[in-house]
Amino acid sequence: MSDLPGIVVTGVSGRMGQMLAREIGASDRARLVGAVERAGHDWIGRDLGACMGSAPNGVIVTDDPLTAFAKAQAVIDFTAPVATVEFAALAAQARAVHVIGTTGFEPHHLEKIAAAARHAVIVRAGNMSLGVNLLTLLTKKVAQALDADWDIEVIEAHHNKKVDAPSGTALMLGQAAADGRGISLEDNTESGRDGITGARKHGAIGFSAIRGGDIVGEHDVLFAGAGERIVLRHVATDRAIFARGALKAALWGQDQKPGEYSMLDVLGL
Ligand SMILES: NC(=O)C1=CN([C@@H]2O[C@H](COP(=O)(O)OP(=O)(O)OC[C@H]3O[C@@H](n4cnc5c(N)ncnc54)[C@H](OP(=O)(O)O)[C@@H]3O)[C@@H](O)[C@H]2O)C=CC1
Ligand SMILES: O=C(O)C1=N[C@H](C(=O)O)C[C@H](O)C1
Repeated sequence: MSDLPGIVVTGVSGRMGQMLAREIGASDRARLVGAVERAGHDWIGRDLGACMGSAPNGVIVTDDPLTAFAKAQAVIDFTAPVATVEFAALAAQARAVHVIGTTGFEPHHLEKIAAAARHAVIVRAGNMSLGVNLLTLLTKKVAQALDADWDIEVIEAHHNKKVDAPSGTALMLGQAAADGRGISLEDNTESGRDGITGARKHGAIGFSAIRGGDIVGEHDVLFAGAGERIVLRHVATDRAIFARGALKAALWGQDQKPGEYSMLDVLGL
């Protein structure tokens, strides 16, 4: 019996779920011990490797998250807000580290996640990549250096299956810009322009979303001044960057006290 940390992946048939299962399966630092899908999914009761079109790996897909979590040290969850809130309570009950990559939360979801984090380690980030987390620090620094005459706009592009906007990453970048400028993001957001919008509000942080094709994820932070512009950009070309970050977070979380952490904590940035 290996003493490597055992990890369960939720939403395992999804784009990120399958990427995570492959990343953990190939890792020499963790074991894939469970795979969860929703009740009624046609993968339930079948071997995960076979479902993904690879060699059988002995992991049987289940619709019983608590039983799966109870046998694991960590749960990696890239699903949807309603599911993630439920998984947060169950992972806390099982005392498993919960790594949350899901985006699109509303305040009432975040309250429930914070409640679960009183009992267990939760790492949550709208983007698990090293590059984007570094970009948040650069964004904060540039916003700190410029006054409100520089318009800040976060422009994001994603594939045509994405259901939430602005993206979790765009919100992280917007928050970093607001922190740098010393203002509240909530009170200074401008998004969804259409029709006769009136002039741009002075000092606002704007969000623009593009959806199309198979774009993995692209984010620009535009600082537009009079006569010049600065653009900070991150381009993701492979979802493996998110899976690697999530696995790192699951391992890092093993040594932490209960609480809610970010990827900046994991990466020591
Ligand atoms: N933080 C990060 O670095 C990243 C975050 N993401 C985020 O991860 C999430 C998933 O993205 P992606 O993999 O592309 O999406 P997919 O739609 O491909 O996968 C989502 C998976 O979650 C399952 N799921 C959805 N709702 C529920 C539910 N209520 N109960 C149980 N299972 C559920 C889906 O099952 P079913 O098909 O049956 O609905 C599916 O298997 C999104 O929020 C996305 O923004 C994505 C990439 C990176
Ligand atoms: O849904 C996606 O695909 C992605 N979601 C995350 C987000 O909302 O920012 C991260 C990444 O951009 C891919």
